[in-house]
Amino acid sequence: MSVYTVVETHQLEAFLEDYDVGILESFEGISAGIENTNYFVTTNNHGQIEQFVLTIFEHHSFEELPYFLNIMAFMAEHNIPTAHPMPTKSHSFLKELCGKPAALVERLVGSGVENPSVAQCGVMGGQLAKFHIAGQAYEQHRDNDRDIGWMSATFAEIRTRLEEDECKMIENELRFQAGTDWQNLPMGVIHADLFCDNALFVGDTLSGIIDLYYACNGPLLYDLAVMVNDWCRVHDDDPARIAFDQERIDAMLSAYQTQRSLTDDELKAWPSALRLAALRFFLSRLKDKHIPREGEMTMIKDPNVFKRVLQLHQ
Ligand SMILES: Nc1ncnc2c1ncn2[C@@H]1O[C@H](COP(=O)(O)OP(=O)(O)OP(=O)(O)O)[C@@H](O)[C@H]1O
Ligand SMILES: N[C@@H](CCO)C(=O)O
Repeated sequence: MSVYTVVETHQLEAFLEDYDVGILESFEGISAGIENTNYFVTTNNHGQIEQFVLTIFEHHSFEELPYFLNIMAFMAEHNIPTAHPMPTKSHSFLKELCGKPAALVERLVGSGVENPSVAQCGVMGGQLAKFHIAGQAYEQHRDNDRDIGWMSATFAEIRTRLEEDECKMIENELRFQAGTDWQNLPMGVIHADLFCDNALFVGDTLSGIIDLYYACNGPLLYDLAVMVNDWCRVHDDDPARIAFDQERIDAMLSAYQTQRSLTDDELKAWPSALRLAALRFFLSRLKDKHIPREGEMTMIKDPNVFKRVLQLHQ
């Protein structure tokens, strides 16, 4: 569980005064998520109960956050289901709370998915393609800070703490990835972290995509691979039992391609994209495990899941 920054009632009341959202009724820390501190916030706006999510950013600076918050607003305004950030009375999506950057966004209904259905994979494939198409008109640019350079640097940072087989796998994969020419594949705004817990569903209806705080410019194919690696595998506490479900993969890829066809170069790069996406999350989970961050409640995700996913793709 992750609440890194504890907010007192009087601090939140003062924070909310700068928004047109009424008076604080209640708030509670959200246990899911590992990057930021999140609270559900309920207000009373002239007799109407309104619900929001407050995010206190633990790693991002004030300067880099407008990119993400503007994308959320942009996508919501382009019919991509995302939580629109709330503007302050001075028209900013960003404010300071407890000395850190913070934002208030609309609370969507539904919950994250644990065992995705074939239908949900189809919905996500179609929505990701729409996200990619809409993103072509988004003018701001951000490099991917979890790219292959970050992967090599992270491996160098943690390698002395890893098992020998883990080191060998990662070394092999970094060597393999050096042979893929990512720059010539279709690029654009990517979500870069569209896991099952970053989409809220009610049944098979998507209410929204959340957590756009890794969004950046990158190869569109990589984004699709990130999704396939999480949505189309059998979720099991025992990593040894993880396997891919071809029916879900087919549903996701064909729904994606009803909106945007993959190019021949993308089809050739697909195995590489699946491996790169697995390596990225294997490394971030290993880093969180070996160099954990301080927090009142913290939740570490199992790196062995992505070790297994990478093994399956290799
Ligand atoms: N707009 C929203 N509406 C409803 N619930 C939300 C919304 N944003 C976040 N949540 C809830 O908060 C939880 C944590 O949010 P999120 O996934 O963004 O966490 P994080 O720590 O910022 O990121 P990460 O998932 O990368 O660790 C989600 O699983 C979801 O339950
Ligand atoms: N989605 C990531 C965590 C946030 O980046 C994971 O499951 O490892």
